[in-house]
Amino acid sequence: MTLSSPADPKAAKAAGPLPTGHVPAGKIGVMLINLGTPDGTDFKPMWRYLREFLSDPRVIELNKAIWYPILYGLVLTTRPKKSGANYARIWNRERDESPLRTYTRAQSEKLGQALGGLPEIVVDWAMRYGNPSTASVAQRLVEQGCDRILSFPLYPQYSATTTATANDQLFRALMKMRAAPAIRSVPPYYAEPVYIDALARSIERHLASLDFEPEVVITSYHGIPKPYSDKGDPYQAHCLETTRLLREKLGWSDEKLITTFQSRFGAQEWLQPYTDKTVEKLGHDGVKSIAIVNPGFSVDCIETLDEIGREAAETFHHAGGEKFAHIPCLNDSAEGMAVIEAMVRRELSGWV
Ligand SMILES: C=CC1=C(C)c2cc3[nH]c(cc4nc(cc5[nH]c(cc1n2)c(C)c5CCC(=O)O)C(CCC(=O)O)=C4C)c(C)c3C=C
Ligand SMILES: [Fe+2]
Ligand SMILES: [Fe+2]
Repeated sequence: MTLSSPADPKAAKAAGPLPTGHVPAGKIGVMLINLGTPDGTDFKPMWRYLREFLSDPRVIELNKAIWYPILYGLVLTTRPKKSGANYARIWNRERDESPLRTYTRAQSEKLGQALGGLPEIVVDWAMRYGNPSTASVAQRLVEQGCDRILSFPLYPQYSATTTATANDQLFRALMKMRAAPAIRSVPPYYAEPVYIDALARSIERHLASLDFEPEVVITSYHGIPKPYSDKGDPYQAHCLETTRLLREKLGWSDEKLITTFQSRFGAQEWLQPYTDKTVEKLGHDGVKSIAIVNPGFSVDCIETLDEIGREAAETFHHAGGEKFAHIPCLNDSAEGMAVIEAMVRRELSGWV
């Protein structure tokens, strides 16, 4: 076999014109990624959703040989019915979907409008678990000509159980692509002034609409198992910093704005203090009025609307409390969209 050198003019002529190296500029996808949600409240869709969620080794760190018999034999035989009944209470019947999906879509649509002046940008939204799947949305963006994707896991505070697994799933989708896009990921924004300002304004606006001034306001974050935190997940520190900055911004005392962790799952210890126990204790201690805000949830969902809006309210009233308010998440409000838009514009710099 003979190798023809580029210096050989005869061989170069026979090979035809060389490629020019010109590659048309691609589009840029912005992908909002939220946790995920079931497609329906019946047993089957609840089972599918919970199976995908609770099979994620970033979420349940137990050895599969130990966890799977518990998951399939116990959790997936009982929890779909119980959780399905909770989802049914908050279901968006007009669209036949969960609020988490409705709000995430609304955020994506509003972000698309806000970035409308940048023709190379395509905004879309996906779920880590369930639909629209991360893989299908990544594929759709690539098919629309995106050779760069900005991944935006919608969690202000980082946790391996949420932020990291959202990015894992995006890269898993890329593993199946020959021409995979470049990826950037929006970092956690737990201390960003735009986020703290948005929370403070939203809280002030909602408190002004109440007929009472709460004695205590609770910032309640989704918990994680304590061992995850002990092993280095910075989530707890991020939550505490958000509340500290919020307290500073609102000019409130340590006693007025407190931090708790909700939504325990399973038998092991989770981050403390627990929201339900704290709400009960406040009632027993004679506190008559409280408000709860969920800064760690970018949109209202089962954990805020049902666990806080219904369950925590009941717990407080049973413990002797009188006035209870649940402050909505930022959702697709003007304040909430200002946060998302600011983060996206900043992280796109250099690409646009
Ligand atoms: C070990 C289990 C779980 C960990 C760890 C966990 C972390 C975690 N989750 C969120 C945000 C959300 N979780 C939601 C629902 C939900 N979470 C778990 C379990 C763990 N979460 C379950 C089993 C469920 C399903 C509901 C139920 O059966 O009780 C939701 C709401 C989804 C919706 O459709 O409304 C959100 C949002 C965070 C931020 C987090 C760690 C920081
Ligand atoms: Fe959760
Ligand atoms: Fe819950």
